[in-house]
Amino acid sequence: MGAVVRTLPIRLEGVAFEHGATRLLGPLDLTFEGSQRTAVMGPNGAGKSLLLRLCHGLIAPTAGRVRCGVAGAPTDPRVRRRQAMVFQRPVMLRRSVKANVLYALNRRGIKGRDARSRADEALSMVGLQGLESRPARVLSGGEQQRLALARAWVLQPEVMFLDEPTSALDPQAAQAVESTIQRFHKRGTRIVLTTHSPGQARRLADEIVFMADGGVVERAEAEAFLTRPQSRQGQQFLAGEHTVSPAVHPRREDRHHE
Ligand SMILES: Nc1ncnc2c1ncn2[C@@H]1O[C@H](COP(=O)(O)OP(=O)(O)OP(=O)(O)O)[C@@H](O)[C@H]1O
Repeated sequence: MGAVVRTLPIRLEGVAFEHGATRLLGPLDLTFEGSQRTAVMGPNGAGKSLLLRLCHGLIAPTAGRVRCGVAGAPTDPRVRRRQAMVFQRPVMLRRSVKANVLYALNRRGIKGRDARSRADEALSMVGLQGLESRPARVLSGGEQQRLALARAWVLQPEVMFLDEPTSALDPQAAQAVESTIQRFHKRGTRIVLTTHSPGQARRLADEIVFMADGGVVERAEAEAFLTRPQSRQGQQFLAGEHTVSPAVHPRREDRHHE
């Protein structure tokens, strides 16, 4: 097997993503390193999810490249296994809560007593102890999201990408998910999440990457961005004015602003 491969730093070098003739993202240069928590913010269609999916190797850039650690591409299985990604609406296996976590471990070759104790630890990290034998699909939305987090964390990722992890949840369930993310961070997992909520960004992030129109417009310490955004787009976004990516939607608002 050799030494443990690191996935950090993750470097995007001249990365662009195009669909047909439309450039949806980039070209951009961006690095994720260290142990900071990053919130990627920006209006709908800004390219936040695309950015995460490129970093996680779920899609390939149409120009430029993503480099992870020293080993290379995010599609390299040694790199991939050091990362995890959790989506807004997780898909659960038609099995018990614990079996969902064990399945993730078994696929990595971790079985038996070791797997069971790791699964128990992960379930208690997310506050699902006591629900181990319940069918995963009958859990509430918030519990399912915490199970998805347990399944991801149990594999001890160096980096966790979270794409709008609480946007489908009520405030109480969202708070439980936020606490879980905080616990993962305290245990050493690098967090990169997308969110539309300034409050959530303030609670969960050290820095903000603010995107609009498929590019990074600002990158700043969280409090600085949330109180004093430097760009016009950042100011409009935080003021609740909707800017929509021109690559995707016609810019109707411009007529009113000019
Ligand atoms: N694989 C793809 N092929 C073609 N178009 C895509 C693909 N993935 C995303 N897009 C488009 O690229 C644009 C950016 O999408 P993305 O999901 O990254 O935005 P976002 O910033 O996450 O938005 P939201 O806040 O609404 O989730 C969207 O208009 C989307 O429809």
